[in-house]
Amino acid sequence: MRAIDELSISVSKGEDAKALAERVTPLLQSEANGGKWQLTPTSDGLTRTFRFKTFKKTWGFMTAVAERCGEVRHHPEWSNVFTKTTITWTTHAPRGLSGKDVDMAEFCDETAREFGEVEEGESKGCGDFGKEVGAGAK
Ligand SMILES: C[C@H](O)[C@H](O)[C@H]1CNC2=NC(N)=NC(=O)C2=N1
Repeated sequence: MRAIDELSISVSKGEDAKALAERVTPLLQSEANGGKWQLTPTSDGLTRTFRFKTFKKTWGFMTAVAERCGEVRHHPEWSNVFTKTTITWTTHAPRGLSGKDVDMAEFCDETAREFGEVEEGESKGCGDFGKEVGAGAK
């Protein structure tokens, strides 16, 4: 792994660090960039949360991402609860951020748009779900 000074990214061995930094910058969450990804605390991955209005849209998005993963042989670290999906892209061998991670982050952004991504609060959260089936139910 090599750290790039300007962005402090830990880059997977064999990658062009400067070219990667240029691709990562617009994806990052900052006033200047408007991206939605954040570097992981260890600076070797990109992470962000996606929300959809329904679970059906959520699993449609996850299925589309999973299909692409099979094609490009690159796999996410991800978790899902109902309509919220959090994805981290990092390369395990050689450890660090790689072009494949950036490809997949871009693919996720595009695919989320196609599946009607919504902002936090517009999707059915577990809180809503709990109210419907839990607190109010007899
Ligand atoms: C042989 C196979 O292509 C490799 O093991 C791939 C599979 N998917 C992978 N996914 C991720 N995220 N990192 C890897 O290093 C990786 N390696």
